[in-house]
Amino acid sequence: MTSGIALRNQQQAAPSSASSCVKSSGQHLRQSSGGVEDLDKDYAMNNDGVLLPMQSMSNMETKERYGFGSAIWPKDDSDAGTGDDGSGLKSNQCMSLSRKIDLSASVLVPYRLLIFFRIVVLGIYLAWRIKNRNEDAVWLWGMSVICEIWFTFSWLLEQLPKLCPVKRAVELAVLRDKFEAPSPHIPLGYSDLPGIDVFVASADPVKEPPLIMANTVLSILAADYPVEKLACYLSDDAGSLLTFEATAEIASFASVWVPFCRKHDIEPRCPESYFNLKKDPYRNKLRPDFVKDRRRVKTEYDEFKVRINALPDSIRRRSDAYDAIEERKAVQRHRELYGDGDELVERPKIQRATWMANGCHWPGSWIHPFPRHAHGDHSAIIQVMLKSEEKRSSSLDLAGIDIRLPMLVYVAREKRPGYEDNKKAGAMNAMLRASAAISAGPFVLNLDCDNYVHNSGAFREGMCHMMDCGGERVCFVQFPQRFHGVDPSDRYANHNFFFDVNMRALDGIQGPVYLGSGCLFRRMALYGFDPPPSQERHGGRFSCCFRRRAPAMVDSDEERQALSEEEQKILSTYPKRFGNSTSLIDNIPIAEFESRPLADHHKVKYGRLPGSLAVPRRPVTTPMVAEAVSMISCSYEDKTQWGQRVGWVYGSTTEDVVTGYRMHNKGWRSVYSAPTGGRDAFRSTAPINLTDRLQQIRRRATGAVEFFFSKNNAMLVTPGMKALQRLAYLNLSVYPFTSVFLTAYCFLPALCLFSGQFIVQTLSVTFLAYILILTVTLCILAMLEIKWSGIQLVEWWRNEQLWVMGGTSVDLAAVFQGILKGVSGIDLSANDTKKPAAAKGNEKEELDELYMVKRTWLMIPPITIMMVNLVAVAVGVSRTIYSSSPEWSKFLGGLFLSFWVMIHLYPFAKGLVGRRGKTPTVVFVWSGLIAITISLLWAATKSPSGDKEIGGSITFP
Ligand SMILES: O=c1ccn([C@@H]2O[C@H](COP(=O)(O)OP(=O)(O)O[C@H]3O[C@H](CO)[C@@H](O)[C@H](O)[C@H]3O)[C@@H](O)[C@H]2O)c(=O)[nH]1
Ligand SMILES: [Mn+2]
Repeated sequence: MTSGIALRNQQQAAPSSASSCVKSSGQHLRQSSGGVEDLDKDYAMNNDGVLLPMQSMSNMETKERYGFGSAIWPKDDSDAGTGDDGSGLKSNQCMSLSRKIDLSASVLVPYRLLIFFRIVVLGIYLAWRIKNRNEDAVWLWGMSVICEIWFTFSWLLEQLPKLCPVKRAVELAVLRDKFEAPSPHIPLGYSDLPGIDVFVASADPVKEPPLIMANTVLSILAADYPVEKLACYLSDDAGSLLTFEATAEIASFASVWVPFCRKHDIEPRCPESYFNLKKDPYRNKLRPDFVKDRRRVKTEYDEFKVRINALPDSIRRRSDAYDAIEERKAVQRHRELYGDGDELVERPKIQRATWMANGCHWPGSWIHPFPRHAHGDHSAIIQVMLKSEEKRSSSLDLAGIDIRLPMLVYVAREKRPGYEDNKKAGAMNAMLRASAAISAGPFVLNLDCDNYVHNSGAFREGMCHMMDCGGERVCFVQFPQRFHGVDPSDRYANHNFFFDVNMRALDGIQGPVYLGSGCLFRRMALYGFDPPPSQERHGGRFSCCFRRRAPAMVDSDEERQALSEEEQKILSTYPKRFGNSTSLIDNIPIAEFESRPLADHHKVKYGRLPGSLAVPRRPVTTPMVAEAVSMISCSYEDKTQWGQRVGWVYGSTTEDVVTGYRMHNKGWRSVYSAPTGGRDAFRSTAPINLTDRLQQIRRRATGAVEFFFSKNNAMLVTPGMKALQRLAYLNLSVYPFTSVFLTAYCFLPALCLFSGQFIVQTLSVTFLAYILILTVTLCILAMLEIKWSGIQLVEWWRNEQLWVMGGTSVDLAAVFQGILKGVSGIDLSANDTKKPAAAKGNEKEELDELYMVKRTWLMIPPITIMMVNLVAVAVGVSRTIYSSSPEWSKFLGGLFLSFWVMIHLYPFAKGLVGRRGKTPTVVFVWSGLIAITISLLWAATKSPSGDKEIGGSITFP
């Protein structure tokens, strides 16, 4: 296996035009150890003194080891053996690792009552509206009633799942005590916590600058979790040498950064955010050498940044130099064959390749694309950059500090034309398989490349929920997505509303939905297994998997034969589901066992014995990596259920919601982990300008519409899912349709003002009373929501505004796009969200971007709405002034509705104009003036002929 892959690598390293000479030089170089410098000497002997650039660039490059893997195989690999031990129970521990915090009844009871009250009022109101037609303007009446019915329906979908919100707290001390305190089962220095594999997805080093990714990975490596239980996988979908070398740089800087964080309790452990903290870094730092260490680490970090940022350049220069050598060699061969000198008719052409520092061809994609070395067409690469518990020396004084580093693995899955790569979901599944062969953590945490660990204790927090009593039925723990670099007024509602209100509410039913990042999974749930049967229910479809004895006992063949027939049958279906990797399949029962909570309480039905995981990690060997490489090939998933019933689900713009939905549908529950007052677990860069934010909303909305039209429609669920959860998922898939009605409704006030009519015939007391009650109840509900969730009023308001802004633009687009895809299969998929180019910290540039507007046709509907409303107001004003019998009530009604539309869309106008352009006020004044002129002209042509008589009495309140 090993040699097979190494061989393949060498073959691929040789482009056909220069294959023979590359092969020989490649082999030659691989024997010499020192890389660039050796090569330099080498060729100084052959061609006299030609290779000048090499010396100058070598000091910019990493001199670190690359680790080992399919890009470079090292020679040495030995080590053996894990022990197995430990059984018995800790006697007195049955303490909870997490608890629910009761929300105060003085908020919840009125909240629920008010919801029911409003439902009743809405019912009566709609009945009244339908009964009392506006005979003067039936079309206005009809339009508004249809919209109002839909709004009621969507409000119900949104509101009902919020009936039982929940808050949680975790007991980190209890976790430490249960899993790490030395005891007869847990030897000193060992931890009984299960392993976590962290997956970081990155797609493109241009859109997602390596420095951002580097910060994310560093924050993971420095997280507070047992080193031997933590592994970080970085998926590079571009297969680019840039990301690869950046990973090597990360591995080397980690030897300084991680021990520094441990020594001085640094928080956050993402270097860029740490060094940009506004508060005094020296507060609460007790160790006398902190100042010195900090200064030193800061210098090293700055150098690290320079190295990372110089990588594109140094790779290019290095590749050019190597290409020059190749060319020279080719010329020389040419000379040898065809004689010397001037009559050299045709200089042999050399394909420009991309070279690693040690003089090998990069097996991934090349700067100058070449067949089998291009974006979307390259081989699989796995490189273990840091072996588990690797120790590297550093310049700090680290006496008494744990300097071991967690495992770090670079993964680039194979990509070939003709194979669908399934974007992020595909990358995640590749990592899920590769990790099964290497570190095989029973838990998996996934992060986008820009989501860094902001609270080093977050992994432990997640584990508290997983290891708690009842935790065996938790499929994932979703952490909130918080942002850094949000503009101070949070204009585009990046903050908190969805997370702190909707997700907390779902947590009280069956659990929050999965949102793509910052989520700790149970590997078994990702593999598509059912949850272990709860107390009441009996025997899930794969429940035998959970009754299986501890994995150590099934190891021998006799034991395997002793498995029941039913179990044998299920085992035989595994290759069809998971593919032909034996290590993945063999790992399933182990992963299941390792993810169990401790059996230290009679309520824990599927527990494991304390101490059974307090063993060293099995060492990573070459065959393990080789198997992992074979598992990330394009064809591995053929005729398996990956992307269907196993792993992240394919075929959706928002793979995340669907993936979580499948799990909830099987009866798993999930947990939302955002302890109040605690640090945010993860943070990321927010799309800070209007256009990017809207694109993000559009992507979600498109996914939602697809979700609605797919076979995963929430109306088709199985009994595994609870009723309110079902409603919540239905809401998540139908909410974009609201945009159609919302847009219509936004034009209503203008239509009213133009026509001099209103949605009701008369502004009767009854109508006003209904409106008043409905508005007031909505406001009180919002207040109560703010109360129980802890968000701020302004966040609620921004969210309302964004609802209208998104609803009239991107959601609308998404509905059409989704329907188009559903009906005709044409896919106009939105692109990936752009990351702020100013890698964290550059405030000025960030602000520039905040006001940057990319004009797209999506902007047209809201602009039209605003313009039409402005003109309509002016028309309404002049009509009322010029009229002999002005209809004030209808005018005021229209004016009020118009005002409602305008204040919701105001940030949109502001975002369009930008602070650096003219101020929005100026624009508003101008548009106002234009509107008034138009309407005066209109009125001048209209008024002499007299007013139309309009029937019906108007009662003015
Ligand atoms: O072919 C691809 C495309 C994307 N990604 C990664 O996927 C992540 C998310 O992509 P991004 O373009 O940043 O999308 P966002 O709109 O920011 O993502 C939101 O929406 C996605 C789709 O629902 C979720 O998966 C994300 O977690 C969520 O943050 C990033 O780390 C990418 O590097 C890949 O690895 N391979
Ligand atoms: Mn993102």
